[in-house]
Amino acid sequence: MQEVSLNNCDKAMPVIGMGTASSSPPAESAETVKSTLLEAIKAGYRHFDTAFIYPSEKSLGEAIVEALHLGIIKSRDELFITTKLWSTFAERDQVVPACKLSLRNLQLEYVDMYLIHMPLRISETIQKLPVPKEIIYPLDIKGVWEGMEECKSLGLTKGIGVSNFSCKKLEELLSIAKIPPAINQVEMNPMWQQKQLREFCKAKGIQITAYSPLGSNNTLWGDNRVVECDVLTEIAKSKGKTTAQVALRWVYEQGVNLVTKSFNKERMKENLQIFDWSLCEEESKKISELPQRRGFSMASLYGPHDIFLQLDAEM
Ligand SMILES: NC(=O)C1=CN([C@@H]2O[C@H](COP(=O)(O)OP(=O)(O)OC[C@H]3O[C@@H](n4cnc5c(N)ncnc54)[C@H](OP(=O)(O)O)[C@@H]3O)[C@@H](O)[C@H]2O)C=CC1
Ligand SMILES: O=C[C@H](O)[C@@H](O)[C@@H](O)[C@H](O)C(=O)O
Repeated sequence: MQEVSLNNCDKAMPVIGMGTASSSPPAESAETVKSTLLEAIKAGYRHFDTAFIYPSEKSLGEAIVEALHLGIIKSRDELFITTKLWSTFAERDQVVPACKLSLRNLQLEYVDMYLIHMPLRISETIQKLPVPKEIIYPLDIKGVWEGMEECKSLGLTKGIGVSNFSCKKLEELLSIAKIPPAINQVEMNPMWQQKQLREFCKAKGIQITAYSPLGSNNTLWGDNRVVECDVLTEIAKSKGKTTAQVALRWVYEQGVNLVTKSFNKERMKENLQIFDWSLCEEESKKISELPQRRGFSMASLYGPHDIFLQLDAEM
């Protein structure tokens, strides 16, 4: 598997990661998630993307234990594990304990990448959506990043980064960071190409990880606009590939790495087959001209409060 090197992490990151934020209704049981993730390791996935807020941290930990037990991998070090600081822990003194909590869930001594999940703080556990606006606060970027830097210096994580950060938020972070972020994980796919953010991150040496590279096909928060896009399907037919593969290949050709979720044995294999062929100039041009529409928006998921509208407008 191809890898990308990162600015604050000694370990290279495999270009394709298995996403684990499953919400295809009905939600899978913990046991199913564990056996599916074990299948993914068998299929060749070495990078896994989870988060404290996903129900998958524990199942991923169990799948790793089983993979070691079965000898599918010889050492935990063969895997690249990303998890994320949830917004209820986004305070200076809560970052290290939150990272330790995730490590306990994962049964690991360290993760490879720890990300700030979102640029905001939530003061209470979300009980229902929309979120009451009284529990949402701006992020104390300086304090929280110091906590992230401490996680790295304590060896709890090899690398640190962020997710859902706009150019503006990254500028703010870069102005105070002792260790600049390695990663900004954001939505990116042919229908939401993130040109400006990509240029900014490239100039600053920050690697973009694309989430929802298939537009979150068939999930509660996404739709089929990518996997049923006519332009992509036409290109796919002419190359004997699937529309999903064309979308993933396009993301990869932009110098971006990606996390995509499939809990289906055939599709998880299909999604890895994007390295021995390429898009020609004309195909890339057609894709670059696709009309743009984001899938994930904070305001539509959490509620139309000023802070979410502002964060959406910046992205
Ligand atoms: N940092 C953040 O805020 C966020 C991070 N993420 C991360 O990114 C990961 C990936 O994003 P996600 O939103 O899940 O969406 P993706 O774009 O990866 O799409 C996943 C959906 O597409 C389906 N699918 C997978 N492969 C194919 C294929 N070859 N053809 C057709 N359909 C396919 C899956 O179904 P099936 O399983 O049945 O194959 C699933 O329903 C998440 O799981 C999570 O780890 C996601 C959102 C936000
Ligand atoms: O309440 C929070 C939700 O889990 C949501 O914000 C995240 O799960 C996000 O969509 C992601 O996949 O990272």
